[in-house]
Amino acid sequence: MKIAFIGGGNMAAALIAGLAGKVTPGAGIHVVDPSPAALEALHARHGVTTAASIDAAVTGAEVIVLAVKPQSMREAVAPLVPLLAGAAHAPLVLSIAAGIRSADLSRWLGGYGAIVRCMPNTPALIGMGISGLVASGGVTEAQRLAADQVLRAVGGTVWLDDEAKIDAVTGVSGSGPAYVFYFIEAMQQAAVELGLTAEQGIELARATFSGAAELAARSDEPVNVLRERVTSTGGTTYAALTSMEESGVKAAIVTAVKAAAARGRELGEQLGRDD
Ligand SMILES: NC(=O)C1=CN([C@@H]2O[C@H](COP(=O)(O)OP(=O)(O)OC[C@H]3O[C@@H](n4cnc5c(N)ncnc54)[C@H](OP(=O)(O)O)[C@@H]3O)[C@@H](O)[C@H]2O)C=CC1
Ligand SMILES: O=C(O)[C@@H]1CCC=N1
Repeated sequence: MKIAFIGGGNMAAALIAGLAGKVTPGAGIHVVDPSPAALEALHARHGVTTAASIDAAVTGAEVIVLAVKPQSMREAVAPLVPLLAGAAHAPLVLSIAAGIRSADLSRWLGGYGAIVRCMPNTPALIGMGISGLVASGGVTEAQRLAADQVLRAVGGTVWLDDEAKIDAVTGVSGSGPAYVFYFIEAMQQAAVELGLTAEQGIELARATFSGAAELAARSDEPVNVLRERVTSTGGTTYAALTSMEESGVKAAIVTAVKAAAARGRELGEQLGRDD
């Protein structure tokens, strides 16, 4: 499978790391980005071909991944319009941008219909991503399978029946790695304030997260049961969880995830409104 990326930044690099040599050889991936340094790094690491602007190699691909910032999308895809109109075959356009609605993207692409909207996350870099996907009406079964194959190379996939739900995926798992890193940072800070070194704190916090996450993934029991098993009444965990409840930590997390989802929806509305 030939895959082209428009945008070679953080998320494209994470996806390419999982795809190169797995779904396609590095040379089967073509990356377009204005930054020579970004292109050189991707070429050196994975053997991808590169270009500073959209060229025929892009529409020669079966899948075109749109991986620019939402605010850059409309301008970035404009050069694709004549190329898609004249393409010998219809490539799948796979957008990973937060917020951008398929209908707006289709309009910016001159009415192009083969669009899958997707929300991956950065653990894709180590093959442990999770992506939500939704297909537009013009997507064939083969294209849907191609999208699934691309995202499965870097983790799991969850297909949605309604595009409005992808903002929820953005709030939970697209932005989610940042919440986990934030929690790890807070645990490390507590460790240091309790007298451990920064190195000891990060080692303990990281291993606790990866161990607990793996236990939750492998266990047949629900996470609340796993949590209760750590928590003896009147014990140390009970003291911590009671403190969290009193501080409204769970409610704050729910509010924060909803804020991310709302920002995704707002971005889509703002950026789709301008024509
Ligand atoms: N980072 C994440 O965790 C996730 C991001 N996403 C989505 O992925 C998309 C990319 O995000 P991210 O990788 O973090 O952003 P980055 O800024 O790291 O990457 C975007 C890249 O696109 C380049 N670019 C800008 N304009 C063009 C253009 N016209 N043609 C080609 N390339 C261009 C930028 O170059 P320059 O910097 O020189 O402008 C930059 O290298 C966003 O839409 C985001 O919503 C989705 C899920 C998770
Ligand atoms: O913060 C952002 O806008 C992007 C989308 C999901 C994760 N990062």
